[in-house]
Amino acid sequence: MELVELIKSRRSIGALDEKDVPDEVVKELLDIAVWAPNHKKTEPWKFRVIKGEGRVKLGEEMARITKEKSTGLSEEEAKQKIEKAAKGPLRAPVIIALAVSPSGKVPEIEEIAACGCVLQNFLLAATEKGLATIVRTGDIAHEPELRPYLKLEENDKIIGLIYLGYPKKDFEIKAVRTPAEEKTIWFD
Ligand SMILES: Cc1cc2nc3c(=O)[nH]c(=O)nc-3n(C[C@H](O)[C@H](O)[C@H](O)COP(=O)(O)O)c2cc1C
Repeated sequence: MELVELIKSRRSIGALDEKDVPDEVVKELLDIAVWAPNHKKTEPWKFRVIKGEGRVKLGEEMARITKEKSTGLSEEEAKQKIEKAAKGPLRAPVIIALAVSPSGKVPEIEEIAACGCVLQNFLLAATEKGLATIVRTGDIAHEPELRPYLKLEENDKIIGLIYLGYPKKDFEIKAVRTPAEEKTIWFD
């Protein structure tokens, strides 16, 4: 697919088939994603691939954290939130948690930007292969308690959870963007 068409046709697709994505494909996508610009070549990204039973365990951990944070909610509201958290990771055959691991060598915002480039590389490469993706965070991705479970360090931060799979059905999602001109000032 031509690059401009690829960029514009990538969509966040939540309805994913249960069919597994081969490990080799995931590895290939990650190896493409890392070809991202990064200041002082710090390569500040980390990946955690969660699949199979790993998704059930991640859901259990997310439910445990959600339960802890549910004080003040009614019993019914808390129950619903906890159940939703437990089921969340089952919405895709593979989830890739992308985290930034700040090196301290450059401002953190630059390393977050580099991880944004990695993210887009991954999404585009997946789209080109006919795979569907959606990045999800919600509140849970930013809970510090999730970091040790994913073997992340204290200073690491999750950029997003990439849900990866084959699209369940043909999709045509209408999308719009504000013309860049409306957000641009030129200095001649
Ligand atoms: C860092 C990040 C976090 C996101 N978190 C969520 C999320 O928690 N839930 C969700 O439905 N979509 C999430 N999205 C996807 C956006 O909703 C989606 O990109 C946006 O609606 C534009 O649609 P498009 O990706 O099809 O162009 C996230 C995207 C990014 C980049």
